Amino acid sequence: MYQHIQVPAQGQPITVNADYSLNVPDQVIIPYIEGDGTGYDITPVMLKVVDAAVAKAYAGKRQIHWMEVYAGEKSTQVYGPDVWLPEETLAALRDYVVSIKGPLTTPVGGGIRSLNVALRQELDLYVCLRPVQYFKGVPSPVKEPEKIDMVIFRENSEDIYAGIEYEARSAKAQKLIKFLQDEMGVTKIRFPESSGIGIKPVSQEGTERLMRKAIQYAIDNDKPSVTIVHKGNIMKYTEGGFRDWSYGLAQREFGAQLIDGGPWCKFKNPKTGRDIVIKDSIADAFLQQILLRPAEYSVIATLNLNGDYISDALAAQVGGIGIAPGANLSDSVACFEATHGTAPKYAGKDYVNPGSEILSAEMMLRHMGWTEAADLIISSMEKAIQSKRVTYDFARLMQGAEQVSCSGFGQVMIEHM
Ligand SMILES: NC(=O)C1=CN([C@@H]2O[C@H](COP(=O)(O)OP(=O)(O)OC[C@H]3O[C@@H](n4cnc5c(N)ncnc54)[C@H](OP(=O)(O)O)[C@@H]3O)[C@@H](O)[C@H]2O)C=CC1
Ligand SMILES: O=C(O)CCC(=O)C(=O)O
Ligand SMILES: [Mg+2]
Repeated sequence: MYQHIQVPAQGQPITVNADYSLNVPDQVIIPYIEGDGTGYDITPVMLKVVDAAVAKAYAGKRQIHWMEVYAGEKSTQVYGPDVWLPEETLAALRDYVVSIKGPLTTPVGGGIRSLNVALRQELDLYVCLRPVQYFKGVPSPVKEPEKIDMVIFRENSEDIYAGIEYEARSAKAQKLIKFLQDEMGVTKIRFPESSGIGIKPVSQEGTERLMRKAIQYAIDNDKPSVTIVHKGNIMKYTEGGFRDWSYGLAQREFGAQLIDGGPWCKFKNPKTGRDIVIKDSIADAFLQQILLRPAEYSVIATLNLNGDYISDALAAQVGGIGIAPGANLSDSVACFEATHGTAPKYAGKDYVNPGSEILSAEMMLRHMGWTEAADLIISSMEKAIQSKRVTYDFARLMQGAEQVSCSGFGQVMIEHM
């Protein structure tokens, strides 16, 4: 039924129930995208480590049958020069419900728009979930990295990532600028002749569905607070709207009551009886607070661009984007991926840390309910780091470490299972 995707001879897809719970067969088919650049290095290592963890945890009773699907440069080799994100890739990711991908390259300036963003938008994967936690023994630039335990809920479908943007001096940019000047009374475009121009849509619906997930996560995982991070002092009706709609949802749907007249508010976690505080922070101040007082922040709900910046910054505080995992989620479909990109200078050198994609797979296994295999990945990652046989990014900051390759680190993890 597919043109180029080979469906494995064994295994079945995951299916979704009406309440969005998953039916995960023991012999399951999971699609994966290898990715560009260092995706070529890290994805095969991730597959090997996951297979080893599943084999160890379930002794053959459960198994993943991997199905390669294509995007990025590899897609242009398989489907033809201009096919970067084939329809059948999107169909497979949708039909098989749970998938994992390596990073995909986006050129700066001209050229194709981001395939990563396109994939999130096409499948309406509106939550970008990026947990940031410290692994003992990981070299960190901050004094007390163990105080960092945050989970970022980044809105993944709106904001300037919508790609409504026109090149300076193009007919469309000129037309839009003229409309703004003539019809909207705009006088503050400083250099109209040479301005590129972009539009930032942020909606109440988009904000509320993201905030609902963030609050539910805090309830399910007994977290003390959800912080709304925004730049609403400057962008009043987009980022400010995000803040106000988020507070409104917390009050309307979760019964949060104002603290000292607001805007902070709180409600009792229905599962534990403990308070969950809903608060907000302006993005620039937030970036210094996470360095100085990280223990005060737990679940973070934020817009697309802020979330992009914050997730790399926080990852650095716990040892770098070499071990920063993530997930893109809709109500039913999930596509897991690392926080980092294709690091082109290291591509094909068997050099970089495969940890982010392996930990993204760990999130995937947990999402599937395969917790024993997920736990094995966490414990073997901890033991591998503590054995100090690590990739270059950790080795350059650790005393007495032995530097191993990307595939070598995967092997060290497997030895520790
Ligand atoms: N979801 C996705 O697919 C993403 C794709 N991208 C795309 O990736 C391309 C490259 O982006 P760029 O800005 O260079 O960002 P990258 O995240 O690819 O790399 C930036 C730096 O992060 C470090 N790094 C990245 N990956 C690893 C790893 N696996 N192990 C250890 N360290 C790592 C390296 O640091 P050092 O130099 O110190 O060794 C690297 O130079 C762009 O086209 C961008 O659009 C970017 C982010 C996400
Ligand atoms: O799509 C890209 O190329 C970059 C995406 C990115 O930086 C991210 O998702 O964190
Ligand atoms: Mg990013």
